[in-house]
Amino acid sequence: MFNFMKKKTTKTETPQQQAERDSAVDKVLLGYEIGTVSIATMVTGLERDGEALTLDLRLPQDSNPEAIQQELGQLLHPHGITTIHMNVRLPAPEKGSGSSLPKQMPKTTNAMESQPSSGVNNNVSNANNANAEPPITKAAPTQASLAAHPRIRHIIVVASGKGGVGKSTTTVNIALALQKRGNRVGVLDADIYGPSMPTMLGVADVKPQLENEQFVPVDAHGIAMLSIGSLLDGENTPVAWRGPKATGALMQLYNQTNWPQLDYLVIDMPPGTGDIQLTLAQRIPVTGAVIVTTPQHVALLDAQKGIEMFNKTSIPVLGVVENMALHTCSNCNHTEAIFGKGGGEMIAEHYHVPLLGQLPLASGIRAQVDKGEPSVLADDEFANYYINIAKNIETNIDKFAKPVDDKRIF
Ligand SMILES: Nc1ncnc2c1ncn2[C@@H]1O[C@H](COP(=O)(O)OP(=O)(O)OP(=O)(O)O)[C@@H](O)[C@H]1O
Repeated sequence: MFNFMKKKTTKTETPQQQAERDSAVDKVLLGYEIGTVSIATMVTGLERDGEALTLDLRLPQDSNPEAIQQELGQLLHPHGITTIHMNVRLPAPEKGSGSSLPKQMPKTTNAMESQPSSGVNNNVSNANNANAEPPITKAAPTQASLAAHPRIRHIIVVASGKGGVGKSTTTVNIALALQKRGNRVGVLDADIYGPSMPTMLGVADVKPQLENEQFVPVDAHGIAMLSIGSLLDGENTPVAWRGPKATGALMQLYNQTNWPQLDYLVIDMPPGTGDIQLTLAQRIPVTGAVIVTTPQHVALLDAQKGIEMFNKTSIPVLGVVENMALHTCSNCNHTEAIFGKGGGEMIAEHYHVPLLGQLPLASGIRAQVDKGEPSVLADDEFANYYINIAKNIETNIDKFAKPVDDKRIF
């Protein structure tokens, strides 16, 4: 028997141990399925403090949180996790069906320490609770019914489950790499929380013009670029743009713009998998999605939610880019996987999507985007990483759409 009563220790972990333990937790969560769905896609929050793991979960109605907690405990114990706190959310039961769950659940969440073998002792909320969430009633995916844009051959969305993983840096370099490979490329910066394309492409001071009530994209090194940032003025903070207003504005940028003939329109999505992302995924005819993640375990779990969202909306996932995969010390040249190992590979394998590339964590990459001359434009030592990702995208994408042949942009 496992002894989950063991007291939490506060031993400090080396970065290597920390990465290995996080990575082991990810693997267990990825591999643990409820029905045929990985529990990783049901995780809404995750925190590890040494040997204690706190999981916020949104489980299906008929699941058994107690059994899940016990089974996860057994799977995670060999990896040094001795305590699991679970906060569980269940959808509201259908009218008249009643619920087998107790009405009042105890506030405490430390099931492993308090009652290892009897009673549901995680924190469960459902329709009996003021925090209950209604069952998800999203409309069915509509990608198949969307008309293709008359001048755009492929639309690629670059997404990440969470912010700060390097999605915009990757987007801008992939766009430039696709262009370098002879494609006509446009970029739509849809990241309402932090539009950065104009700065990264060195055109922050250039405002898009209006012609016959249509936006004319800014010419940034031959890339046709339009950013939601251009629509934000002093009074319109990104916060004010959340929700339907943001999706409306983004749809306007897509529809009411005089996009030139393009081989690729690359869209830098807002981070996350909320309503804005879902609406865009349902209303823009997307050829495929690229998911950017870091090997850090929370980022990986969020990336999985991204993949699930695209699967639900019938958008092919072209692949995963693992950013900040390795760090090479500029003093001693020692290379270390400071955020954990093999996470991108693990997700790619699990979801049967390609790993498009792994990028190093390098101050040079940051310095170049900061000065508006990304690595591919500067043709520095990191450019080839992005060119290879662009090659991989081109190889994959032709399965999903038909070619057009006009070769001019501006
Ligand atoms: N491979 C890398 N090596 C070093 N720094 C990087 C790398 N990728 C991104 N960065 C830096 O990390 C920071 C966050 O990157 P970026 O803005 O691209 O992330 P993001 O996921 O788009 O963030 P947000 O969610 O805010 O839109 C930036 O300062 C960027 O320069």
